[in-house]
Amino acid sequence: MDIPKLYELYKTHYLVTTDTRAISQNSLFFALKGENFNGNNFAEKALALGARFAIIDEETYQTDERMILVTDVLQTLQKLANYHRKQLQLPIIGLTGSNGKTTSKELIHGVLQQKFKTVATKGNLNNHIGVPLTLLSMTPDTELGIVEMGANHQQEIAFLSSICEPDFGYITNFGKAHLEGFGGVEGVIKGKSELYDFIRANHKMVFVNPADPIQMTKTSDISRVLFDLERIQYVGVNPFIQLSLDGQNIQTQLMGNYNFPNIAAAITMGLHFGVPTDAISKAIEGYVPQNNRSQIVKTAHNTLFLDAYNANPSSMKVALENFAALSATHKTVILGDMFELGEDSAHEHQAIADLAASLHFETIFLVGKNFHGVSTSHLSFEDFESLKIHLSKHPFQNKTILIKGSRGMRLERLVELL
Ligand SMILES: CC(=O)N[C@H]1[C@@H](OP(=O)(O)OP(=O)(O)OC[C@H]2O[C@@H](n3ccc(=O)[nH]c3=O)[C@H](O)[C@@H]2O)O[C@H](CO)[C@@H](O)[C@@H]1O[C@H](C)C(=O)N[C@@H](C)C(=O)N[C@H](CCC(=O)N[C@@H](CCC[C@@H](N)C(=O)O)C(=O)O)C(=O)O
Ligand SMILES: Nc1ncnc2c1ncn2[C@@H]1O[C@H](COP(=O)(O)OP(=O)(O)OP(=O)(O)O)[C@@H](O)[C@H]1O
Ligand SMILES: C[C@@H](N)C(=O)N[C@H](C)C(=O)O
Repeated sequence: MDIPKLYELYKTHYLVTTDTRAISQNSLFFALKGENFNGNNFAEKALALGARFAIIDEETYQTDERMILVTDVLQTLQKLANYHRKQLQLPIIGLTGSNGKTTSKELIHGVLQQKFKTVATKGNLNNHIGVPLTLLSMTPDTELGIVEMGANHQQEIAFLSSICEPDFGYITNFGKAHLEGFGGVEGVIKGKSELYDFIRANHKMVFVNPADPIQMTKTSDISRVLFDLERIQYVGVNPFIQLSLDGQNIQTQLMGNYNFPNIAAAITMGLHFGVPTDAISKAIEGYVPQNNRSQIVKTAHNTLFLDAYNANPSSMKVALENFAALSATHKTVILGDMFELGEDSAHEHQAIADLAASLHFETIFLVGKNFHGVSTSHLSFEDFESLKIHLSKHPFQNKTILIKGSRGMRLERLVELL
């Protein structure tokens, strides 16, 4: 079946699912193949559970006339998403960057939905499957789309941009994330800049933080809207960020001064699209981070700055510096390994251990194989279990503790131990 015909089926309900564990009635089920399962196996079940059609790519599974055989289900999903995007008469903002994509996206969504019917990426479903699903969740009612794009290698942002065809682009920053797949920092800059390449080639527009020299250089030949840092001013952290918009105070629920550009981006887009300033402030003040992203957790014994969602050398550095600048007593840091750094891994772990040591925290704990290999006078643990045993014998009391590590370290497991 060709894409326009499939589109006619999709258009009756504008619903797509890929998972029988969460089927929407009347949806089109796309039988993806993954690391654990062959989605073709679930096509029958999807129909039984209420999907209208199942898109499959293995003939042996074609047991029902509502099964549509295509050459490649994933490619079909991506092509359908792009076809849909072309029909949608609405502006789409595409954003990427090394750090702060999801936080920025949530803030932008919060601000723009004050005026428009917006659809934004759910959570961080930002890859070659998540981006098509985000586009296909937009309907003719949608007035504005916000699409987060993630990548860990070259040409990925170019591909995602070609599917989502953004009218506006925003890159949060270039950092030392996924160095292995991108081939070092220069590779990150090149790979993330594929969004700028798309915007430039298609004569669209970007939003840019004027305080970020490299973004300024990379966008010098693109039509751009700069953050107005006269109107949007950083005030301080207490530990949550305070800022002002046109002289009016905004008290956020976001800790970490590194979140200031994320907020400024959302305000800039709100101003650009004509959202009233009081509605912008309300949206920013109402946003509460989720999923262990820069959250403050008070346990019976300690105060935790829980930043265990992910980590890389750039976000570790700003998190440590922000924590060091806070006024709190008995400051302690527990840092977990940073992944996907390739040949830079040993050097980057050493640099972070050295930085932590220079910031005069009361206690520093390092955990994971990579940190265990660095030269340090601080306690390091080869794995989570060893740290757990240590903490059970020497529990922390009355500390303010920064917890940060890569997703795979799952340092949120510390909450119940602290
Ligand atoms: C394919 C798929 O969507 N898988 C999801 C599924 O995984 P599961 O463990 O079930 O196994 P399979 O993948 O093998 O399943 C194949 C299909 O079978 C379906 N199925 C399975 C069992 C069943 O009973 N019924 C079924 O219908 C199944 O639904 C599959 O369609 O479920 C998991 C749990 O919900 C999902 O986690 C899994 O999702 C995969 C990982 C996925 O890619 N999902 C996208 C929607 C997505 O966007 N995920 C984001 C990725 C965020 C991220 O890490 N971004 C990076 C950059 C990414 C670079 C890119 N190159 C990459 O590697 O992805 C960044 O730095 O920002 C997310 O996970 O949050
Ligand atoms: N502007 C920023 N600069 C540096 N670090 C940041 C910035 N914004 C957020 N972070 C750090 O990144 C963590 C994850 O934030 P967020 O999920 O928004 O980023 P992301 O780019 O979407 O990550 P991922 O690609 O893994 O989904 C935060 O908890 C914080 O530690
Ligand atoms: C969670 C994933 N998008 C990510 O940021 N990975 C890095 C390597 C991490 O786990 O911290």
